[in-house]
Amino acid sequence: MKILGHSFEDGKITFEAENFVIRLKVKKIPEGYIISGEIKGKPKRVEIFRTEMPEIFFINNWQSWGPAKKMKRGEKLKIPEKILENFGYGFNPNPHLFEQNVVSDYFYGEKKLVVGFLSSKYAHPFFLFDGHEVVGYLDYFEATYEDFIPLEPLIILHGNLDDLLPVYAEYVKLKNNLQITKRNPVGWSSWYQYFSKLTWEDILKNLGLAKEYLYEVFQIDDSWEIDIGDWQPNEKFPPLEEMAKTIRKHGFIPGIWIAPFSVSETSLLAKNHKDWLVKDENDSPLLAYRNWNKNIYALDITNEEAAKWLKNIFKRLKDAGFEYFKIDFLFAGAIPGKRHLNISPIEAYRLGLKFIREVVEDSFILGCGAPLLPSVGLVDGMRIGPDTAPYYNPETPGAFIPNAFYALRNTITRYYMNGKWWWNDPDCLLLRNIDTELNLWEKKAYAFVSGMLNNMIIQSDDLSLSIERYLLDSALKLRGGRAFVKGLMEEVYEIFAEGTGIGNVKLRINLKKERSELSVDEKSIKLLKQVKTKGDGRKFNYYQQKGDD
Ligand SMILES: OC[C@@]12C[C@@H]1[C@H](O)[C@H](O)[C@@H](O)[C@H]2O
Repeated sequence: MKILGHSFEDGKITFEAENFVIRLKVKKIPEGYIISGEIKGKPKRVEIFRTEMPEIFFINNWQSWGPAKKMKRGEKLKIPEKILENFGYGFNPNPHLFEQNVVSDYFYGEKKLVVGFLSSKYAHPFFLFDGHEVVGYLDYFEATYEDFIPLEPLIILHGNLDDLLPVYAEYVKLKNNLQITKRNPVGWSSWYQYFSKLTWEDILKNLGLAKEYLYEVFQIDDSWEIDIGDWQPNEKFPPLEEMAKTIRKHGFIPGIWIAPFSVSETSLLAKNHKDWLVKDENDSPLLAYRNWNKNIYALDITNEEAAKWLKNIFKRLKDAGFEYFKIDFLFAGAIPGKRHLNISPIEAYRLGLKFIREVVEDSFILGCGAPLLPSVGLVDGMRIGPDTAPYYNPETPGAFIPNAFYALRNTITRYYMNGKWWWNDPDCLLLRNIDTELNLWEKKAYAFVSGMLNNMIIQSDDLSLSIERYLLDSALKLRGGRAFVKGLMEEVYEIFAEGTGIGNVKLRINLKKERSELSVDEKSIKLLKQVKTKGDGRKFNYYQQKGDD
């Protein structure tokens, strides 16, 4: 392993290139090393780390909908061409890299190693697997820094991957001083029943039926708006105030969906404010992605007027009475392109989230389609997988697309972020018995895993249909515990949850073979609570299952 081409023994490394200067400090920690420091100049993409490429490794994609999974040398992520064409930036801020190589964003793992960056405040940290080596980079894109800025620290952890990913997550929490809200919501959302056909009558019908449920939040998803960027109710919906007041009157916290950094080509916003859009090198609006059968551009939050407009949008939603915001397609705010200010796309993205937080104050913010590491400290909940769907199909290629199988797999393979970085949103529970292809095993697996991992529980069904209501109750009873997952690089996951609402539980599950059963282990699996005191006196609690080496 090399850091900037140097061996580790060097406690300090200073490296002067033509356009930038970097100063590093290598610090020994109980599990390995932390490399921190500072950088100035115009670094563009800087190699920080290099080692031999392993045969088997664990990769993580940059945003909510991307996979976190085991891969083998020679394997590529199978993404349908159409999806890649419409969502290039959705896969990676450097889509061309994604097409030819395996990329892991923020961190990667091997059986006995985890290497990861602890923050993404200026640069986009990623690891490129080129078939021979793994190379860790910090990408500052075109940004220039006159003075030294902190480097995104790199951590190198030795041990079992299953034990190290929770430790990595803990170090990220410490490095970013994360304090997450105590509110871990339970609620209802419209999307996975009504999709774009949603009407206000559907909302009224489900509000009337929802009083039988233990929801806190009732969230209107996409389809209420005139256009992406024109955030006014369309003709199918009443004014914002009436929407929020009606939900509140039924006893729920009003929630609403919005794609704040996205601007549709057909919107009045795009027509009237081209100067508020992120541009390409020809000064034309840069295509962020295609969805809703439209070209979608990105809002340039570094344009003062655009920032003021965004703040007013959220002020209007907050003043109308909404207190839960599902902010979606957030990757659009972090795409590389020409902005009014020459800061990195990561800095611009964080600026946009800070503006939203400034206006909505302590309302609950759920990030979705979001770059993960740059969002820590700025959202309360985070979607950590692709969209679920009323079907579960392990055979269809390529994550990113709606499929309950991939959504559930990410729920497990990103479980260690929960309660440390934010509350994980595994996406909605679909518990209806008609208008779905999900069988009972699939509904049960989704409900039990989401509960055991103490995730947000949001249901999306027409409540007038026949519903496996007991699965929602089970998911809620299974919450509240401390989770640990063994086998993150295997076919069978072993999920342990200690101290749930029904005691200690264990689930062995093979997501591809629907024969797993949930066992409540009366012998009360003792998850060994390891308390490690670090060199600087900090204490780390984490759990290993008895008998672990
Ligand atoms: O447009 C609403 C929609 C589909 C887009 C996005 O994929 C998000 O992850 C979903 O939960 C929905 O909100």
